[in-house]
Amino acid sequence: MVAFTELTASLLPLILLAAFLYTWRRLSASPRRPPSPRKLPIIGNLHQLGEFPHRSLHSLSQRHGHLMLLHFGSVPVLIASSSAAAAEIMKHQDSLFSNRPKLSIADRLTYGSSDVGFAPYGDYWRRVRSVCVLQLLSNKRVQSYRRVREEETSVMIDKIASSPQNANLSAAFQTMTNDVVCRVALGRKYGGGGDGEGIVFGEIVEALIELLGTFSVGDYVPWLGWINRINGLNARVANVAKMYDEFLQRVIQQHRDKGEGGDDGSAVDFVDVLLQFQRESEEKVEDYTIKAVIEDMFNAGTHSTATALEWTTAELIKNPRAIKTLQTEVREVGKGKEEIDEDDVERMPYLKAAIKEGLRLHAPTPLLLPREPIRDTKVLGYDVARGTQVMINAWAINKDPASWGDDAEEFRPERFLDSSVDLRGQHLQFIPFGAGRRGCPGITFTLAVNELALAKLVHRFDFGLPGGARVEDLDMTEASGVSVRKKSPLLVVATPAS
Ligand code: HEM
Repeated sequence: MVAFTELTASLLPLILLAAFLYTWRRLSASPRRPPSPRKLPIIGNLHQLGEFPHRSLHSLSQRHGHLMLLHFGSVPVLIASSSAAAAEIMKHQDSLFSNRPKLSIADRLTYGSSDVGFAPYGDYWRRVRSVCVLQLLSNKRVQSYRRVREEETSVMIDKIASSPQNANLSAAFQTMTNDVVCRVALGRKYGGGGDGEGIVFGEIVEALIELLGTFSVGDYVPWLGWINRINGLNARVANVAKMYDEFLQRVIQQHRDKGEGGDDGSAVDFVDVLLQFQRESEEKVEDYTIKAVIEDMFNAGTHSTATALEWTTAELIKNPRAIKTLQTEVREVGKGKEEIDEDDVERMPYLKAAIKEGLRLHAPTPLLLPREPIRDTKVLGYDVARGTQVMINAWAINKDPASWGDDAEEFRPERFLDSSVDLRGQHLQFIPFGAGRRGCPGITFTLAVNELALAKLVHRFDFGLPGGARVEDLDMTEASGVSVRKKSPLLVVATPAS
């Protein structure tokens, strides 16, 4: 017995050393995760997102840091809220973070993520994105639609002029961007007139966009996935996907029937370009690829373009000094002309600065599109596991006083006049279109539409608010959704400029 006690006593230091080494190795090997707000069982941090996730996440980041790890249900989600964190993800480790998480609704609406926006990072995405960048949205192609933009912006101006006392600019911008994208993508307008197809198509696009912004509980708490069957969400998704598919298949067939685009004197549209790509590609291109890519043009291109124009115009109306400066510039360039054209726009630096400033304060997609690392990595010293969803709070970054100064919240286009900061993803303090490999390929397209539309608007009209309301009281409340619009439509009194 004595011998046993002595043996234990002599081994004790060794046992303690082994226990210490084991604990130390475990601790030093355990990953160093970014700070996390406290989470609840099952839902994690979902309850903290609120109606405006970009705002709630910004508040949380002020307490927990510019890189946080949250949990949406069981899914870890990394939130980046500074330009340094964004640079690490979208610049220094861009290829590693270029995957998109699979989101069930988007997946079903885009033919199993066969579009550009939701396709997983890899060869398929590279192919479709390069068609998009080189064939559909290149400078040259965007230039080729100059007439469409000039005509549709004129139609918009005439419509506003026809009911100047209570003009709904939000609706006018939405119709104009829809009509431009329809003509450019499908070859004609589907705006609700005539054959009834327009009404159907407009409704399908609205429903698609709404569903893409709908939260699917099964993506984050898999065992609750059945809820989507009970609440009818799955059925709605299937129905909209079917309607879109049938509509676009008809459009494709009509294009095939008329032969190669341009042969009958009509302009070449995106469906023509994609059908040509299908004919000439060495690898087989299915019809669903064409339909998915065209769908992106509507999902990604119409609402966001109209929303950007809506916020910029609202900010201008709210800031009499800024709109006066803009009107002076535009009216000087357009002196003696009936209408502004795209050559004139090139001589309007304040106009371009105002559009940037609108996008800075009101990024239409404030949290960009989510990304996912393809393997475990480190970000700013923290461990981030493969499969973590990554959200970049562009809204917070675009108005961070550390980059933009104490007046970061103010609408002041002048800040861009002598600045080299651009919006094409080179400057990570200003990322309304994202950055890196997955950055938005539609920037040139959007700017061409919005610059011309805004120039024509302020050339032609002076603006006031209905009922004599003061412009400084203009309601700037946001609506909830992935693409953040103004909650109330922008209603104005548009007086013809004297
Ligand atoms: C003001 C207008 C627009 C805004 C604010 C906007 C914003 C964005 C953002 C934030 C992303 C995600 C970027 C990222 O993950 O880093 C994106 C992606 C995309 N956008 Fe835009 N966009 C606009 C207009 C357009 C237009 C007009 C088109 C096409 C006609 C378009 C097509 C796309 C596509 C295809 C993607 C997916 C890119 C990829 O995943 O590889 N966008 N856009």
